[in-house]
Amino acid sequence: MRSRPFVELTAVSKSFVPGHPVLEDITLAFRRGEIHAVLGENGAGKSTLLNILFGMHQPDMGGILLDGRQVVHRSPADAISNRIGMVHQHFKLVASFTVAENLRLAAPATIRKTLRNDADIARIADDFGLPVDPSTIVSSLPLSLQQRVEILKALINRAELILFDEPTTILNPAEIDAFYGVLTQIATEGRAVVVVTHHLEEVLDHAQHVSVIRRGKLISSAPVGNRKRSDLVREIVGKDIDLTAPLEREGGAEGPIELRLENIDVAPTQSSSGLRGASLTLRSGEVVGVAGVEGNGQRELFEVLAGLRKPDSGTVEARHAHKDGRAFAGLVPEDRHHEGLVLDLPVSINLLLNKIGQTPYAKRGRLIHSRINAAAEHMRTQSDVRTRSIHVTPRTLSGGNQQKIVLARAMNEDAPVVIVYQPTRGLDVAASEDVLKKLRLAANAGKAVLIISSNLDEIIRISDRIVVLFAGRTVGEVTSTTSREDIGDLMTGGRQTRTEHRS
Ligand SMILES: Nc1ncnc2c1ncn2[C@@H]1O[C@H](COP(=O)(O)OP(=O)(O)OP(=O)(O)O)[C@@H](O)[C@H]1O
Repeated sequence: MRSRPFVELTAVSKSFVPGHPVLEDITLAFRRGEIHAVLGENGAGKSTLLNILFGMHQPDMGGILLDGRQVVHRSPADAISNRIGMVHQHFKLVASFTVAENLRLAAPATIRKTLRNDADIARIADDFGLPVDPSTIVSSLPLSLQQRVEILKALINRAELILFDEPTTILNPAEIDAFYGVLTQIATEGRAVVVVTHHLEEVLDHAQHVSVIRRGKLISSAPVGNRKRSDLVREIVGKDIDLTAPLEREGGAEGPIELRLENIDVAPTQSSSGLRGASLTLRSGEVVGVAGVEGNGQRELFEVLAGLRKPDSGTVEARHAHKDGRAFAGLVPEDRHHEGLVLDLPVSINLLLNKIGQTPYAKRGRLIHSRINAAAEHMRTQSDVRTRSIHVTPRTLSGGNQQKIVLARAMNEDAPVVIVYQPTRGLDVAASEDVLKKLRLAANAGKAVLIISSNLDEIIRISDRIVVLFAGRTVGEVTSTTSREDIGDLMTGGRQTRTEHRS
C-alpha cells in the first residue's frame, strides 16, 4: 500500500494578473519514498506550483496540508521550518563565499551551531554521500558541484520534501545519472522528492509518480508504471507529436564556406579546457553540430565564432563580416539571463534589440513604436512566445518563453549564419521540436547553421555533419549516420576519427 501523503496541495489557484489564472484548482499529493515528476509545457505553471509550496508565492485559493494538517507558508522560512527545501533553477548561492559559509548562512540558528567547523561540514557531507570541500569558493565549483551544495543545504536543514526546478538542464549525461542516483537515495531514505523537468526519459527511468499540468490545469497524476514517452507527450501538449520523425534535409548541394576556423587556441580556465588547435568549416545550406560534454571548449568556441573573443592563435575567416571582422550571424548564447535578454525592458524591445536603432524602427534617433510593436507582435505569434502582451518584461515570463524570444531574434537576423548554443535548453518537447525544425528549414533555405549542444540526440537529428569537441580539440568529424556509441566514444576521448575537411 502507498504511504500517506507527506505534503498535499488542495484546490490551489493562483493568478498574478486578474483574469489570467496561472494555476487552477490543483490538488496533488507528494509521498515519502517517491520521486514525483511534474511535467508541462513552457509557462504551464510548474515553477509557480513549486514556489507556492516553498512559500515564495501565496495561493489565491486552496492551501497546503503537511501530514494532513493545514499549514500556511508566508515565506521560504516557513517552508524550511516545515521541512521543505528547494533547489532553484538559478542557484541561490553567494558565489564569492565558500561552501561552508553558504551552508552556515542558509541554516537556521539551531542547526548553524553544528556547522561551526569546516571539518564537521565535510563529515556531514560525506555522511549524506555528497562529498564536497567546505573551504572552496562557490564560484570556482562546476555547476554540478554547486548543485550538490544546494542539495546539502536542504538536507542539512532537515528537509523531508525537496523540490527541484529543472535540475538536469545544467548537467551532462554522466552527471544526470549520478544526480538521479542521489535523488533515489534521498527518496529511499524516506524523503519526498519533486522534480520539474522537460526530459521525459528521466521521468520514465527514475520517477515513481508523474503529474502533468497544461495551461494551469491538472491533466493527470498517476504512478509512472509502464507509461510510454508518447503517452506523456500527448498529455503535456494535448495532441500527438512524432519526436522521432527525421527532419527533412533538402538538396545536398554544397554551398560556399561561410565560416572557417583553423587551429584555434584559447587558454584553459578552471571550468573549461579552452581550445587547442580547434578547426571547423561551416557552409551555407548545412547544419553542423558540435557535440561534446560541457567544459570541453564549447563556450570558448561560441565566443570565438560570435566574435566575442579573440583567440590566442589561429585564424577565423568569415565570408560575410562586419568591419571589425565579426561574422554576420544570428546568435543564441547559452546564458539567456545575462547574455540573451535585457530582463527589464519590454518583450517587444528584446525581440528587436539587434535592429532597434535602424530603419524602419527608428528615424532621426527616435524609436517608431508603432512599427516596433507590429513587428514584435508578428514575431511573438510566429514563435509562440506565450505572454499576455509584448509590453511585459521577460523577467515575468517562464524560462522557456524567455528562450523563445532569444531564438526568435536570432532567426530574424538578416545574416547568412546562425550560431546557437544549447538552443533547446529549458524548452518543452513541442517547443524543442519546433526550434529544430526552424533551424533545419533555415539551412534548407540557404543559411549556414551551427549548433553547439550537449544534447547528442538533437545534434544527431538535425546535423549534416557533426564535429566532436574533446579537451579543446576537434577530435572527429562524423555524419548523422554514425552510431551514438561511436560519437559517445569520441566525446569521452576514445577513438579518433577525422574525415577530410572539405574546402
Ligand atoms: N512574478 C510573476 N509575475 C507575473 N507573471 C508571472 C510571474 N511568475 C510567473 N508568471 C507567469 O505565470 C505563468 C507560469 O509560469 P511558470 O514559471 O510557473 O511556468 P513553467 O511551467 O515553470 O514554465 P517553464 O517550463 O517555461 O519554466 C507564465 O505565464 C508566467 O509568465
